[in-house]
Amino acid sequence: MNTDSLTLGFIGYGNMAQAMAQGLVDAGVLPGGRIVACAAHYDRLVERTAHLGVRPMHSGTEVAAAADLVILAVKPGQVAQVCEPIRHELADPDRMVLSVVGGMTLEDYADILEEGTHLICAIPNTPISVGQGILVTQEDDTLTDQQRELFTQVFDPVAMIERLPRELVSVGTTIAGCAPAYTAMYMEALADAGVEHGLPRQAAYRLAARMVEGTGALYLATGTNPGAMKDAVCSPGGTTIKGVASLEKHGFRGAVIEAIDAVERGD
Ligand SMILES: NC(=O)C1=CN([C@@H]2O[C@H](COP(=O)(O)OP(=O)(O)OC[C@H]3O[C@@H](n4cnc5c(N)ncnc54)[C@H](O)[C@@H]3O)[C@@H](O)[C@H]2O)C=CC1
Ligand SMILES: O=C(O)[C@@H]1CCC=N1
Repeated sequence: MNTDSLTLGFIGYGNMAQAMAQGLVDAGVLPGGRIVACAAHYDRLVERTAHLGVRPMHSGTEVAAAADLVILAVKPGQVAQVCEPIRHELADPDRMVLSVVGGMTLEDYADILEEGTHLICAIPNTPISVGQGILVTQEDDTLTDQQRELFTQVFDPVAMIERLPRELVSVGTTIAGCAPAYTAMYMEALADAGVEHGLPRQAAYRLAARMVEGTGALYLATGTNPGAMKDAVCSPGGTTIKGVASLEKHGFRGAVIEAIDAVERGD
C-alpha cells in the first residue's frame, strides 16, 4: 500500500476533517475522489464535499468498508457510539485508524475498539488546510512499521509531525491545536490597532498575518532563542522596547501562560 492506491475515509466531516481534506488534495497527496466521508447530516455533507470531489457516504459502515485509512473526526462524546457498529471492520489488519478526537489517547480506545486495531492518535491544527499544519501524535501507537511509514508519507506534505510521549500530548496539542485561535485573536487585535491609526482593515490583517508567518519561519530556519529574536528587534531607546514594556505592564506573557494553564486544568 502506498499513497497512489490509498483511500482515506472520514467519520465526521466538520471543520477539522474538511481542513485535512483540503490540505491533502491541494498538496496533491491524493485526489478528492479517493476520499470518502460520512457525517450526521447527509444533505449538508453533500454540500461540503462537492468542491473537492470527496465522495459522501451514508454511514460509518460504508466509510470503513471503502477506506484503508479511517479518520475518526467526531466530537469526543460521539466517538464510542460511531465506532460501536464498525469495531470489527476497523480491526481489519489491512486497515489503519487515525483518531483526531480531542483529548482521546490510545488507552481511551481500549474499551471502544477491538484489540489488534491498528490505531494512531494525533491532533492536527487548522493550518493543515494550507499545508502548514502540525500533527501532534502520541509516540506509542499500534501501527505496523509499514503503516507508520505510510502515515508519514500522507501527512508529511501538509504538516510537521511531532511525536510526543502520552503525558505531553495534551499540552503539545494545546499549543499547536488551540493556539491558532489565540494567534488569530492577536492578529485581530493588531489589525484593530492598525485600523484605529488609519490602516485599511485588509492591509492591517495582511501585515499581521505575514508578520506571524515570517516570525515563525525565522525561528524554524535559525533556531534563534525567541528572547534573542525579541532583543534583535529592540534598538536601545528605540520604538519597539516601548511596546515591550507596555505589554509586560499589562501581563501579556502571563496572560498567554495562564490561557494554556486554563486549557490544561480544564477550567
Ligand atoms: N477544530 C479544530 O481546530 C480541531 C478539532 N479537533 C477535533 O476534531 C474533532 C471534530 O472537531 P470539529 O471538526 O471542529 O467539529 P465539528 O462539529 O465541525 O464536526 C463534527 C462532525 O461530526 C459529525 N458527526 C456527528 N455525529 C456523527 C455520527 N453519529 N456519525 C458520523 N458523523 C457524525 C458532524 O456531522 C460533523 O461533520 C473533535 O474531536 C475535535 O476535538 C482536533 C484538532 C483541532
Ligand atoms: O477546542 C477543541 O476542542 C479542539 C481540540 C484542539 C483544537 N480544537
